[in-house]
Amino acid sequence: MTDFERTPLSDVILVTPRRFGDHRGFFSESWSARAFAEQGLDVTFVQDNHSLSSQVGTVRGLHYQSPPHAQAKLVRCGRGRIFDVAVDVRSGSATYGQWFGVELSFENGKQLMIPAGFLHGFMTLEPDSEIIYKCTDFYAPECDGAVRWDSCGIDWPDVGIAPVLSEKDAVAVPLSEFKTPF
Ligand SMILES: Cc1cn([C@H]2C[C@H](O)[C@@H](COP(=O)(O)OP(=O)(O)O[C@H]3O[C@H](C)C(=O)[C@H](O)[C@H]3O)O2)c(=O)[nH]c1=O
Repeated sequence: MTDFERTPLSDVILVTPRRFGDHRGFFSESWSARAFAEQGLDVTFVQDNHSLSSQVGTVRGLHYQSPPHAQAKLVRCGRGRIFDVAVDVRSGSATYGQWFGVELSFENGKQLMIPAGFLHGFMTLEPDSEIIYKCTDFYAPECDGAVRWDSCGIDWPDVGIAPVLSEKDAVAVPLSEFKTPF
């Protein structure tokens, strides 16, 4: 029913729920605790987020929440297309500072499972792209943090314009100066 594909970053998993198509369109179980448990993935989500980015080339990230409110996330694209990225910032990890990116879109129905201890961000590849994602802890602004989107060696797609950034993201610390809380 749901395909789970490991990535070069341990615990970052590409999840693709099966779509049942018919003359009306399709049906898909977009989240199933049973499917995750069958993979040995014990995860409890407590908050769903939904954001719309109107312009192509919008970059949101690279974000994290520090302990005690670190969040694992399951990200999907409900409309449009994004390039979604996770960066490993777990102390002592053999892949510290390494990133994994993948195109998530309404069309491909793929989702990215990102554990706590990773930075998360994305770039929109189409206007009016929406992401919907599940989090394992509630929003804790006092634990909210950001690392510069262009400081991790990520091969962002070239969408032909300068990125659209929030004020917070425009002044985020580079990875080289980041002191990981994980
Ligand atoms: C994240 C969050 C934000 N907010 C409020 C705080 C601000 O007034 C407003 C916009 O927040 P922000 O600019 O941080 O939104 P994004 O830039 O989309 O941030 C998110 O983008 C990257 C991709 C992520 O993975 C994180 O979930 C999150 O950091 O929503 C809330 O009320 N609850 C929340 O959980």
